[in-house]
Amino acid sequence: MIRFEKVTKTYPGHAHAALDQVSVDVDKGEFVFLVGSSGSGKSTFLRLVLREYRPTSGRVYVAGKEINRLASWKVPRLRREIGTVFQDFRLLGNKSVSENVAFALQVIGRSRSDIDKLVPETLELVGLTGKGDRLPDELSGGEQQRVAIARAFVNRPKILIADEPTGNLDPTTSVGIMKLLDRINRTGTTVVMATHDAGIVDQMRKRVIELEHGRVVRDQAQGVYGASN
Ligand SMILES: Nc1ncnc2c1ncn2[C@@H]1O[C@H](COP(=O)(O)OP(=O)(O)OP(=O)(O)O)[C@@H](O)[C@H]1O
Repeated sequence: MIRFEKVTKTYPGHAHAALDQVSVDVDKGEFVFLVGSSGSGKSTFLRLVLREYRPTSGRVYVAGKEINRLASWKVPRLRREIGTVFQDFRLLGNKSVSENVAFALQVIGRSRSDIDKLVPETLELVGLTGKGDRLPDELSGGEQQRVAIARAFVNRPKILIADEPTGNLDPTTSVGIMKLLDRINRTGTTVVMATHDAGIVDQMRKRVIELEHGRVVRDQAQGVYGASN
């Protein structure tokens, strides 16, 4: 589903590569944690999957296509296959919960009847039934992240990318969010999550890819956050 072949990304004006000869294969339906200290290259990895950047060298394949060569007009179609969730939720503050989720479908031209069906279905999936009319700032942080996940998943993307999704949440709330991501993963969606949350990684026992100075230093099935073994 995601394949990196000797991918190097050097930002302009930087001497060191943010990613250095990274080769990784993520299969359909996998759940992968991307770990590593600040600046190790996790966000750069995720942004290359989204084609926010092109690699300096090497190849990135997403859903069978080499995306470096993708024409710019095809990038929005690629991004429809990928849901994204961030630490800071990124909800539209003047829109209700339902409108935030519906908006993701409106911008890609889905019909009113699809929207009327999918939005309540997805709000139920994330445990927000009955909260559709609230505004984001009337919700807790955990609930806001559930809205963000609903918005990311409402179009049933092949891949869900999560960059520190529990970074602003307390441990108990984080566990709830991880259960939700796990449930989404079980529907067949590939999940790649960058995190510093050792407790979560140790608890979930999923594949762990560790980056250090832009290099993969560990790729472990059912891994833990810290030391390799
Ligand atoms: N847009 C950018 N322009 C220039 N340099 C960047 C840019 N984004 C990241 N970098 C640099 O690339 C390196 C990797 O950064 P990246 O954000 O990928 O790391 P990270 O592992 O996601 O860090 P964190 O855990 O703090 O989010 C760092 O040295 C960073 O300063």
